[in-house]
Amino acid sequence: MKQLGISIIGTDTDVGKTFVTGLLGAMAQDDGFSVGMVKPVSSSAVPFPECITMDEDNVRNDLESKDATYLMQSVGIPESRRHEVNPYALAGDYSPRLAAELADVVIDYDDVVRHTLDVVSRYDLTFVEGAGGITTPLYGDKTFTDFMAAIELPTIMIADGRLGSINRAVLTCEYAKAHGIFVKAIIVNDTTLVDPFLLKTNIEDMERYTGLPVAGALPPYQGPNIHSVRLGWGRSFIDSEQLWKTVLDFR
Ligand SMILES: Nc1ncnc2c1ncn2[C@@H]1O[C@H](COP(=O)(O)OP(=O)(O)OP(=O)(O)O)[C@@H](O)[C@H]1O
Ligand SMILES: C[C@H](N)[C@H](N)CCCCCC(=O)O
Ligand SMILES: [Mg+2]
Repeated sequence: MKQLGISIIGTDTDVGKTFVTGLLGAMAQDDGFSVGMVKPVSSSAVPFPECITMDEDNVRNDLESKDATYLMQSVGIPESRRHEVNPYALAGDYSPRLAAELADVVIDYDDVVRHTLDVVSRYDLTFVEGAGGITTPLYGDKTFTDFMAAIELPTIMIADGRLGSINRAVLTCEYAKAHGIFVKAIIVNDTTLVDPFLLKTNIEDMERYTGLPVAGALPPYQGPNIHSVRLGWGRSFIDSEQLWKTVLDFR
């Protein structure tokens, strides 16, 4: 099988890109794919509980990206491969660009692109999560729009379902298209229990005004933090086989 990748963008920060990416990774693995995960540059990183760890490339890790940890745990990637998943972990609830500037960290943007494509080449299916909304500053003049366009992967957009979500979805989608990012489907992730009528009509209007399918709508997850339970729950809202067909154009 050809090695494939999917990039994950969102209409904003905190819309659930990491939550949904973890779920999609678990589904892909359950469907028989070997799965890679990349969160190339992350802010909001926190100190590791055990001070300093070294990964298998002997890279010193003293900050932990919680997003990377969640993605790794969702598909069973060991701690020794943290650097593969997350080359740059930066402190502070800021854009990665600002977080890097504040920490005097130099991000090798070209290498981040190369690294991501290298990971994509090693697994059947690799998920690549950005940070925040699509134009979040990454480093220097580069934003996640530049990065997502550079890696040229089919893309899933995560949207919330609240009042205002039609506008956020259409703007993000149009901006992505205008910059050469191939958005193939939307997943609505409702973390707030939106009124069912509003949610249904928002989904219909997102499809109507973006021309893209909404491939699933997840309600707030309130179950236990058990992998198999969450996977079963996710499968009742997302048909993964159909999703891979829509996004990856195969079978
Ligand atoms: N369907 C859901 N049910 C319950 N909680 C959710 C759901 N989706 C997301 N969350 C929670 O909402 C918060 C924000 O989600 P998440 O971290 O995935 O957002 P994000 O889009 O990845 O943000 P960032 O831009 O920082 O990467 C997290 O605490 C996550 O666990
Ligand atoms: C820090 C947060 N958790 C995200 N990872 C980064 C969000 C950057 C938002 C930038 C912006 O659009 O204002
Ligand atoms: Mg995230």
